[in-house]
Amino acid sequence: MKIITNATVITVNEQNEVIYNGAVGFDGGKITYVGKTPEDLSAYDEIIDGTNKYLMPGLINTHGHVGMSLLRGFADDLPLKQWLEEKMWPMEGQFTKEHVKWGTAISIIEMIRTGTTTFVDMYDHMDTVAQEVEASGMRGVLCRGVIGFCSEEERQQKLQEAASFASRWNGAANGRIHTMMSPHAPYTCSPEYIQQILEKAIELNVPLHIHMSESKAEVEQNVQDYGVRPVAHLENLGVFNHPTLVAHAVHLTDEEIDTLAKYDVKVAHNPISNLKLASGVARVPEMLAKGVCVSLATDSSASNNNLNLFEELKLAAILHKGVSYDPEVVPAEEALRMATRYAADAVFQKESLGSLEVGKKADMIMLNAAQAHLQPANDPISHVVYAANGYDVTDTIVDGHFLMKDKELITMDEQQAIAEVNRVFALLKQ
Ligand SMILES: CSC[C@H]1O[C@@H](n2cnc3c(O)ncnc32)[C@H](O)[C@@H]1O
Ligand SMILES: [Zn+2]
Repeated sequence: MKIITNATVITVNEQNEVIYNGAVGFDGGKITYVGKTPEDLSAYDEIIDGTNKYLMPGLINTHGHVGMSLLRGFADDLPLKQWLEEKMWPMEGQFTKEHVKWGTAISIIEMIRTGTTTFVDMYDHMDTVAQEVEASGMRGVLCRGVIGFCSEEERQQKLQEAASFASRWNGAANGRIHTMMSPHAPYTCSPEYIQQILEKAIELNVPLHIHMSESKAEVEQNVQDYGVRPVAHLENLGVFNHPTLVAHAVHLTDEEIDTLAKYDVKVAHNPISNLKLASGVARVPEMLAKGVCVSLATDSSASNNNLNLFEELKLAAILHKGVSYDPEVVPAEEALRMATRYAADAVFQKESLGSLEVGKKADMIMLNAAQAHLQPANDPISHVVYAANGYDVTDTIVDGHFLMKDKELITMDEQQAIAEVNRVFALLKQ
């Protein structure tokens, strides 16, 4: 049994408790104690001093494409459609397993360093991504993203590959890997194809993950092609009768927000990617007010351009204030829940992730609170959301195992990943 003592514990439990001189005990990957630092520590065989540290749940990044870190800085300052069609897809078409391996490795290193303990990933070469998750000790919710712009034979092959991946890896790595099925978007998959993917998801009992209503142009195209906007389109196809996580959900009407609430559709909000691709600003306060589960995500390093979820945390808390002229929307505690508790719900693991509570998984991070930019030490949640940054994280723990201890990576070789990612990037034709 291990225990972290003398820390400021930000539990993100239902009461939003912060425990000063607090401690968290854990054993076999699960939290066994949360409270004040006990006088008697004799039951514990490892005592970790958390003096001058914030101890909080690891962040959960609910949408991204980790292999795309290989394309960081490759194509900036373009709108979504042009960025995808002219820049991303031609490069991704050349990707081998090796490209995805090293793109994934640098992404995982960045996430461990900046306090993310679970990430959602939709991509190709997913066996490679899953192997990196397994080896690194991270937690992943993974899916083979499927685009239908190809022959019928290839479409069926991709569907089989996605289903095979979802069934082989679900529950792997001591339960650290969960899987989903993923039609990329309503504009890249026909209605028939989306339904076939949905049927597989139902058969395999895994959730569905899809990009939806990201740009105005996408919504207009959907109306032209199918006579309805993407939300009604997916509702009509029966998608929302199944557990679903949608990425973006930027362009929504009031009625569409009601629909998402009615079906308990989970939303991954990607504020930086949406701003950078000039897609717009999601109606987060309205969604939260109607009870939609809104979580936080980075999307990929090709549109963000990093995977530091602390940036989303601060932006989610301030962006919607500015847009609505209302400083009371998305308060700091709510933004923190979007990156933890609500995100656990968004990946259908709210019973085991998202807060520091007895019985939940020991996925947690520590931040160095003894720094000038986090003084005076008056409001830990405010400081984490508005003043801290991802590189204040000193320790990252997943399933009770340290992936970073006192800033030192335990499971990943950063220098090797830096060398290899540059080597394989140079093999691509631009
Ligand atoms: C089929 S694998 C995933 C696929 O998604 C593409 N992608 C990356 N970011 C976005 C985004 O913001 N909207 C839509 N699609 C995106 C990526 O390039 C892969 O091809
Ligand atoms: Zn995406």
